[in-house]
Amino acid sequence: MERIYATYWLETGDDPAHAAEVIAGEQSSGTFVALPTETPELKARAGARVEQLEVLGHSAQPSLPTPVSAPSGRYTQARLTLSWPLANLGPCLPTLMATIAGNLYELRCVTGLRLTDLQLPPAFAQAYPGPAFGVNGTRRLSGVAHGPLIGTIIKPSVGLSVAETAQQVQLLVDGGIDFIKDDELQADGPACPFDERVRAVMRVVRAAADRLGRQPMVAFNLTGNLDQMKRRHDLVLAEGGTCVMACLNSIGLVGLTELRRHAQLPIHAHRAGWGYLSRAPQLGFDYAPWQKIWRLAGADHLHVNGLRNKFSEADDSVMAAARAVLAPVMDSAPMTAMPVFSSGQTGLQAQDTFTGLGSADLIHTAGGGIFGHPGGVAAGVQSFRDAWQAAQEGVALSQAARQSPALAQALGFWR
Ligand SMILES: O=C(O)[C@H](O)COP(=O)(O)O
Ligand SMILES: [Mg+2]
Repeated sequence: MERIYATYWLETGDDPAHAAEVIAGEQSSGTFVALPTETPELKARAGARVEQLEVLGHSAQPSLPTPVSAPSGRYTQARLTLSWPLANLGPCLPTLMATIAGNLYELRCVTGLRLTDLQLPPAFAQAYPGPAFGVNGTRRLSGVAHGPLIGTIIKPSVGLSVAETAQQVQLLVDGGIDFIKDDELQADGPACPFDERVRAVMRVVRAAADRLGRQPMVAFNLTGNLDQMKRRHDLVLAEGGTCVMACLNSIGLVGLTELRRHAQLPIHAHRAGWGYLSRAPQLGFDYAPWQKIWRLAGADHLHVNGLRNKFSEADDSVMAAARAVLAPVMDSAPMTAMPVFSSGQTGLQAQDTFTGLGSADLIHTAGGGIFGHPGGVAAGVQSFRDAWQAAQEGVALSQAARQSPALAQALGFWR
């Protein structure tokens, strides 16, 4: 019978084998008291199973605040793999979330819990379509056959009017940008309404496409209610746009699933809020299992932070996240999406991003790193592109800067 496998880093003040059984019980057929109806036959059929439990170490203090201290003052860290029969939930992502990442985080015997791996049966790939465009579709629509998509976020994120936003887009396309996105803070506020923004920006983008023979991709942030997102998608499509963007933690799994069913354009997935799911190492999610769920639901581009970013994440974690996005969701259904490196990015990170990932199937977006260029927005785009060119050719930035005044100037302000 097909099963779902989830692996956790677990900490408990209890006997770890007992804690594992409590978690397995709570997340399947058991509860806090024995029930006559939970027969051995039912438990064998529907109970979650402890597949593996490996003790990693001990500590005197619990990682998470907990109302009951372990009598011994001893806490055990372990790697725990649980499995569930698919028959309990069927291939349903929202119920999967409640199963693998539901009440177990709250159990009293748990003083730390982090989901580190997830293996799903092929039924999920039959029930969910995955990304419709991924790397190849994104390259086709943006006209970037090789190398990274050189991208940006409109900055200031909020505060620009529709006309001012279109002016910035004009500067970006004049500079030769491949990819532009709204910030996650900019969706449909009265100060810069979505519909007007799309119409004004697309006028600029269509004119640029006529001139360039390829159309820069613009990810319009349509985050909102289901009917709003569908209607906004249709407007972007009607205006000739080639991408829409949504904030995953805001719209939820149902939001993305429904948007994907409706969409005819790539979906750029922003992970704003990822910090509350991941920043405490003893709680929440690793990125690898988390992003799998969103790829199944249909994300084409997934934010992975960036090297030497403005946030708190370490570089090895960023690279692991990007590799996870390019790795197959499962052998029978690769569902490859495109990693988006973003957050405090400049051309200084190009070389390490390229060699670290071992691939240029990525979008690299620099907001401040482009808009802050002292020579202006077009010079900002040029310097970022020249840095990437140097990275791909294995040329040092200082050397490449001799042929590129924009890059030379950028090296004075990038940090
Ligand atoms: O949404 C994003 O990706 C960030 O706003 C990145 O902006 P920055 O390049 O200015 O850090
Ligand atoms: Mg942002």
